[in-house]
Amino acid sequence: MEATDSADHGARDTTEAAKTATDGAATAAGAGGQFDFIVVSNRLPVDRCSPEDTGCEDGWRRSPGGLVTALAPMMTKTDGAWVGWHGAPDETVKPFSHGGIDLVPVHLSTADIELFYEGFSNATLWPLYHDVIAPPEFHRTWWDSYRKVNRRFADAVVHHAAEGATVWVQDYQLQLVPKMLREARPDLKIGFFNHIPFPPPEIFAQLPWRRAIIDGLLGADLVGFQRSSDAGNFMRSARRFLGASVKQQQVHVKGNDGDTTHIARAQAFPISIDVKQISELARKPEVIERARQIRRDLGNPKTILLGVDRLDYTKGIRHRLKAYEELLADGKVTVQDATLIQVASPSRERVEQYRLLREEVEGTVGHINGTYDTMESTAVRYLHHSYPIEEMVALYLAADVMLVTALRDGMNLVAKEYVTARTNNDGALVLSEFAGAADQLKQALLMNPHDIDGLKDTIMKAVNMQPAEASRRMRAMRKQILDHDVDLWSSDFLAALAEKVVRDDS
Ligand SMILES: O=P(O)(O)OC[C@H]1O[C@@H](O)[C@H](O)[C@@H](O)[C@@H]1O
Repeated sequence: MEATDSADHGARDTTEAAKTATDGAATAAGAGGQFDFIVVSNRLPVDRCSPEDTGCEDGWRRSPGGLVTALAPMMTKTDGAWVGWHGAPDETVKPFSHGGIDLVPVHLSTADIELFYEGFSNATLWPLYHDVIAPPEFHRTWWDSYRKVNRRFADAVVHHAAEGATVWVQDYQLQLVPKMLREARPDLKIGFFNHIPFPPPEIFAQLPWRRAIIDGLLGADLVGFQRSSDAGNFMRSARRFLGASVKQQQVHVKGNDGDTTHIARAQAFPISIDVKQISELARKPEVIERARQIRRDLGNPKTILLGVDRLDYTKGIRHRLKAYEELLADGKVTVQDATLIQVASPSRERVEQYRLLREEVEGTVGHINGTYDTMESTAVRYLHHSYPIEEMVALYLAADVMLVTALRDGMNLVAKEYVTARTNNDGALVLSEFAGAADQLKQALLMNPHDIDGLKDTIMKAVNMQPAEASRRMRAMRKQILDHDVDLWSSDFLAALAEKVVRDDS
C-alpha cells in the first residue's frame, strides 16, 4: 500500500509547489484518488522523533493512543489513508507511509495555528463545548481561518478518496468537513465522530456561527458522540437552529422547498482503549518492578493517589488539589501515610487560559508542599511531563487510588486505562460524573467535583476501602472494559455507517 504521490517518503519540501500538491490540488468537485477508506483528524497519528528514540523510523514515530491501533488493521485491509496535520507549522510534507499506514499531511501555517488551532478550536469551541468552564472567545478572524483550514482538509480528502470511499472525520476541529465533502463528492460515505462533549442548545446558542456548524456536521451520514446526552444535545440544536425534523436518531435535513434532502443519523458510540496493550504491559515483570520502584522512591507510603491529565482546565485539577489540601489540613491524610502523584502533561501552552492554569496549579502545589512536606516525605509529587505508555502503566500499578475529577470530559481514557491495568482487581477509582466514562464505569466511586466536601469524603472512602469491596467494584469495571475495547468501538461505528438507512417517519 503506497500513498499516491509519495516517491520520496517523508521528504520535506517547503516550496509553494509542494504545498499545492498536498492541499491545494483537489478543489475540483468529483476529483478522485485511490483510497477506499480515509480517516481525517487534526493531527496525524505520528510525531517527529530523533533516531535514538525508540520506535523512530525515518524521523517519525507512531503517537500513542488507541485510535490508531484500532484503525490500523482497517487501514491495511482496505486501501486506507490518514489525512491530518503533521505537527510542524509552516512545513510542507509530502504524503508518506509509516508503519504500514499511508499518511497525507496537511499544511498549517503559523497564522493557521494561531487562528484556527489555538483560536477557534481551542479558545472558542473547546470552552464552549465544555460547559463554558472558561469563557469562550468569539472572533470573526478565527472563524474565517477555521473555515479556510476545514476546506483545506476537505480538499485533501476529495483529492485522495476513491469513488464511493468511506471517510471518517474526527473531532471538533473539523466540523465543517462533512458538508464540504458531501457537496464536492456525493459518492462518499461520510462519518463524523465528536470526541468531546456536545453542549446543550442553551449554551451552543452563544456561538455566532451555530447554524454553519450544525449544517457542517449534518453533511455526514452518521454523527457519533461519546454519550447519548451529547447526541440528544446535537439533535435538539439541529431542530432549534436549522429547523431540521428529528425522528428517533435521524435528522432530516430540508432543502429550500421543505423536502428532505438528506438524512443524517446521530448516535452514541463510547470510545475505549487498547485493552490488549494495557493488559500485556501490566503483566510485564519489568513494568511491575518499575511500579514497586516508584513506591520505594516515594518512601513506601501506605497510600499512593494518582492524577493523570493533560494540563487542562476541564480536568478539575484545582478542585482535586483543594480537596487534598483540606484533607491534609484536617489531618485525615498525612504525608507520612499518603502521597498524591499528579502528572500534568503540557498542553496548548500558548493559549492564555492554559498559561493561567499552569501558574495556578504550580502555585498551589508549591503552597501545599511548602506547608506539609518533610525532609523524607512529600504531599504532592507534581510532574509536568508526558511519559511513554510503559511508565504510565507502572504508575497505574503503583497507585492505590486514581482520581479523575474532570469538570467536563468527553470520555476520559485514563479512567479506563487505570481499571484495565489493575489485573489483580485491587485499587479504587474516584470518577467524576461529568466524564463520559461514568456512563460505563458505574461501579467507580462517582462524585461531583464541584462539591469539595463530597469529593473529600469520596477520596477518604477510596483510601479506606476494604479489599473485598474494591475487588467487587474493580472486577465489574474490568469486565465492562474488557468486553468493549477500542476495536469494538471502531467496528461498531463503521458497521453503523455502512448500514442502509431506512427512513423513520414515525
Ligand atoms: O491536539 P491537542 O490540542 O494537543 O489536544 C490533544 C487532544 O485532546 C483531545 O481531548 C481532543 O479530543 C483531541 O482532538 C486532541 O487532539
